[in-house]
Amino acid sequence: MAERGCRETGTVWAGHPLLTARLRMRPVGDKDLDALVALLDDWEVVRLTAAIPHPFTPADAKTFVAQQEVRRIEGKGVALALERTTDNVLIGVMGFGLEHDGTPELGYWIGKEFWNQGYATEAAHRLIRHLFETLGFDRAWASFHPDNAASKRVLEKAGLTFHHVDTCPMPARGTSVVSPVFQLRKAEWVMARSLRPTLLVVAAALVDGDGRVLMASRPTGKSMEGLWEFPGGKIGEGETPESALVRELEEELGIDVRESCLAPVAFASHDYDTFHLLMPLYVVRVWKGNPSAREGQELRWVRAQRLGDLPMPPADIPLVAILRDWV
Ligand SMILES: Nc1nc2c([nH]c(=O)n2[C@@H]2O[C@H](COP(=O)(O)OP(=O)(O)OP(=O)(O)O)[C@@H](O)[C@H]2O)c(=O)[nH]1
Repeated sequence: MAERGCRETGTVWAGHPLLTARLRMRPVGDKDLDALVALLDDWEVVRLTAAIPHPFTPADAKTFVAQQEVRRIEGKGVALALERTTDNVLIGVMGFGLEHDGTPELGYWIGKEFWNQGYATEAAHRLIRHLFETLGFDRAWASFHPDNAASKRVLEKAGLTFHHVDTCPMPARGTSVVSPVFQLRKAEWVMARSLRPTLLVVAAALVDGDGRVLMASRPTGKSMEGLWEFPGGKIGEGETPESALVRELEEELGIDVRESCLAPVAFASHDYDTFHLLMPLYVVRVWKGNPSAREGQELRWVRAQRLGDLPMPPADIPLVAILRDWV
């Protein structure tokens, strides 16, 4: 394998959760036992998987979690719980293993009620970035049951392409199957990522006299619905960040803000799957009018110390610590 990223040899986990627009990805643990049984004791979910027993009992869940901990500590692989940020619900598991040939083989399943919502693709994008950028691998691959069209689609959307076919054992089904093997090389991934646009967005932390910050929920039907964000929006052509923010605050909240009342305090620079977000954040303490929700969003005044309790887009999380010091 070529050079590593910032990982110690033998480490498969960097220690902090991986965040996507809607998910938190962290190693499975004992707190997942009940949810694992609830999601996995389902023939439709497991029938095309290789190693998940059916029926799936609490004892199976305990064994699985214990085995995964050993694998992670031994540097052989990791199974990550996919936890939805808005409600901390477990929706599935995705991970990788190095057992086959020392390069990461991806594996995953999603609970049936969470199918067809793009979660697996979202998680796969993030895991692949982790493998290439943080752990320094230069190839990732996956095989899937030839009847598993959904799995194929996820891999394709994550950028993997057909490489060869292989006979894959399915120990839990007592058989083996000739399966397509898809792969992605780091160089291809870097090339595809270089084509994504950088999106310029501007946002405001409105701070009231009690040191509370105004947060807005992303409306139903939009990406990341239900997460709490700073009011603001995209910078239009010919606009400065300041003029765009004054316009957005008028449109979204019906308040009148002077450009001279915008104090730049921080910026977010975050990789989403389809664009890179660059978002300056301004603190605003003076405005005219009462902020009201004009675009179907919910508004909430939140103490700076409590901002971390709200589910937020991953780009916003580093801003919370900065704001705590500022407000
Ligand atoms: N306003 C705002 N946008 C944010 C924050 N954090 C964050 O990731 N974003 C992202 O930045 C983009 C903001 O663009 P926007 O508000 O104009 O667009 P939108 O997705 O609401 O929908 P639209 O394209 O239909 O207007 C969205 O992709 C949004 O998810 C934040 O704190 N405030």
